[in-house]
Amino acid sequence: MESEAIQVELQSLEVELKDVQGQISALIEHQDRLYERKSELKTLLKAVAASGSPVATSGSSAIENWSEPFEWDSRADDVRFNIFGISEYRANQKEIINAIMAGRDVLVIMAAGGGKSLCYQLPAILRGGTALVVSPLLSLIQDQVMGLAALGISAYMLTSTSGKENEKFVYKALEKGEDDLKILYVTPEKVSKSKRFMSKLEKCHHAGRLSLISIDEAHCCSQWGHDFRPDYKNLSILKTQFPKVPMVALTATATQKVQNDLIEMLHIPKCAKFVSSVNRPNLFYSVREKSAVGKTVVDEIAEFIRESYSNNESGIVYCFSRKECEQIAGDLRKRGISADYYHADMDVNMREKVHMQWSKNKLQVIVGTVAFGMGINKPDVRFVIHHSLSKSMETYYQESGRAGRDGLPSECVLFFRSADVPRQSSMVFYEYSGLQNLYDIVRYCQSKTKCRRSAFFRHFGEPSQDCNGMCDNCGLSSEVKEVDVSDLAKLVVSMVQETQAKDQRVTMLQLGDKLRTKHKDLSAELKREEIEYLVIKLIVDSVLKEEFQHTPYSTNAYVTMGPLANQLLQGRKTIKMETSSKQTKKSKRSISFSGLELKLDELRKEISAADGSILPHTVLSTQQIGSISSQKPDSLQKLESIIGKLKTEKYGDMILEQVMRHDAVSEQLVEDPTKEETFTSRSRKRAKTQKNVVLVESSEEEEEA
Ligand SMILES: Nc1ncnc2c1ncn2[C@@H]1O[C@H](COP(=O)(O)OP(=O)(O)OP(=O)(O)O)[C@@H](O)[C@H]1O
Ligand SMILES: [Mg+2]
Repeated sequence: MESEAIQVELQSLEVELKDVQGQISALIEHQDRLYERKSELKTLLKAVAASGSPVATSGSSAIENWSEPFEWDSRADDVRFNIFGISEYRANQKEIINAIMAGRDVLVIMAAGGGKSLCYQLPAILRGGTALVVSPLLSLIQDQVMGLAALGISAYMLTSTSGKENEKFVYKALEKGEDDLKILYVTPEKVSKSKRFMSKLEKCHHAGRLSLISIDEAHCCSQWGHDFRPDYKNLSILKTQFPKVPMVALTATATQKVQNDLIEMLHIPKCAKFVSSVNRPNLFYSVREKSAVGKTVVDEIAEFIRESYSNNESGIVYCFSRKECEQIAGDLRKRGISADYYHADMDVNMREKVHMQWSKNKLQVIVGTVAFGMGINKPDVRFVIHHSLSKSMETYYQESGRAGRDGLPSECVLFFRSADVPRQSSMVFYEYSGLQNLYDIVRYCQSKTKCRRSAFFRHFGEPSQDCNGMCDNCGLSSEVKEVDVSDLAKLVVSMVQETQAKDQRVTMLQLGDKLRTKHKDLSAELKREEIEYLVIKLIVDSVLKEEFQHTPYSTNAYVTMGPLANQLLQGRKTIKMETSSKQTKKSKRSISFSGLELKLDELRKEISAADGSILPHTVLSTQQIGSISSQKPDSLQKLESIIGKLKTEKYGDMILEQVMRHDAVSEQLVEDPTKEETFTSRSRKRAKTQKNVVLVESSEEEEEA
């Protein structure tokens, strides 16, 4: 054989080998995903077999029944209703409280707003002594202490900002047990860094007065979680030092891996485990096409808020960068919306001020980066808008989940544009599974048919549940067609191949331009966004691949040949894209106050403003406003049966006055009766009239979960 012929065969072998290697790596990736899913399904199967129900499983011992009657039941009911003003337990709350009361260690996985705080606060009140609560953020701690103080519960905190007097009081209470200290909140640093604190806690324990230890936002312990805090790692000392004190670890989300990690790190191998569904039935999820023109996007956001939330209902707009936050907050203000920004570059006092104004309903919208996160305790956030996509399904679940923590209907809207993908990918590519996680949420955004909810179930390894029309793909009608775009995809991939052959690099933006210049006939038919949409789809499907290069100022994302590129070029792979031929129907899903509800909303804001330290939702929750408005109590006794003793004693006269005054006005007005309907009855009515769309109130729904 001549050397030239050998060279030719060698070269063609090289090409073929590369192709095979590409396929192997795509298959290995696929295999990894299958293994991961397999292990999730096995866990799921065990859970189902153990309990007969996929959710609300009680972990280590299947025989335990935490729903049966216990001696503390009536005391617990009394505190629940008369102090917390909560009329019914939500799913798992009673069982968790019982397990803690029985002295067990407990792991609680319960969706955001599910009501985890009550699970440890109530036993803290019932059990003698002091409960220690570890929580990661100052703002969360402040909110909780303020809320408990408003209920007359003796709660204190020890943080880097607490003054000497406060510290003296707490240490004395821990040591001597003379003063009343029911719940003590600390940051994890106190446990890991303050020897003085630990020695006082030891004394409290020695005297038999450490009633329970609660680790809130426990996912911060795990490196696999989304919010790892190094100081949380040292919390293992608590169980070693106080082995007999019940420990309860709580978090809104934890994959199986994170759950195992938590149990190991906190030393609670025999804990009773309560896992509730990740489903948030009251949230309506949707994805909207994001215009390439920034002004149009802000116009749409402003219109959405004005149309659906004209009564100053609270919302959050998440943005990618700090600069964008400031810009968009300003643009929204120009459009008459009360908005301000929040990001990590701001002075702490400014940030706190903005947060406080929003918490007190004096500011409608916070435009924030992800820095506006875990500390948000506001239960009545009615909408969360993502101006650009999050970096993973998990972070999107967390961020969007800040809506509707009070269980009432709320909306989560994500504005998606392909050009946002490289912006995100050049930030996350160095993270563990960063790109895979990003591509998962891109698939979520690109799909025009799959239930949005099902993506969450899949991500958290939970069996699917009915969406009840509570996402755009399930609830809104639009005709979706699947189109074979393999030929166009081949053109795109060939172009990438040519560029690579010349040892050049191409970004997604340049690729679109090149294609439109080279194939003029196409540019008339195809918009730049459509080509970008296809390029992103090809990346997500492993036909193309992103590669990154650092410059002194930024990291650039380039598009290169992916593992399945040759399969496509050789016609062994087809690419299909979903196109919706009809614009999705607009549907109004907002809830807003009217009549008496508005008056009661004003009243709670007035009380909050007069007090200075109580937040409006602590005075009356939105649900309580709904109940009072529909039942219109005419005596303190009746009011007490709705909101409990404590709130009736504190605010009963003012509330009744509003109810009476409103009644008098309504009698004089011969009005359209629909004007008198309440928030709750409106929600129900909509559920009937809107095809496929069922709006649910959390307490009822969660009982079913
Ligand atoms: N059984 C209940 N009925 C009605 N409202 C409840 C009930 N339990 C809790 N809530 C209310 O639900 C809201 C959310 O509760 P909580 O702050 O405890 O949620 P969480 O599970 O800790 O959420 P997150 O993960 O976001 O911290 C609060 O306003 C709380 O008062
Ligand atoms: Mg919480």
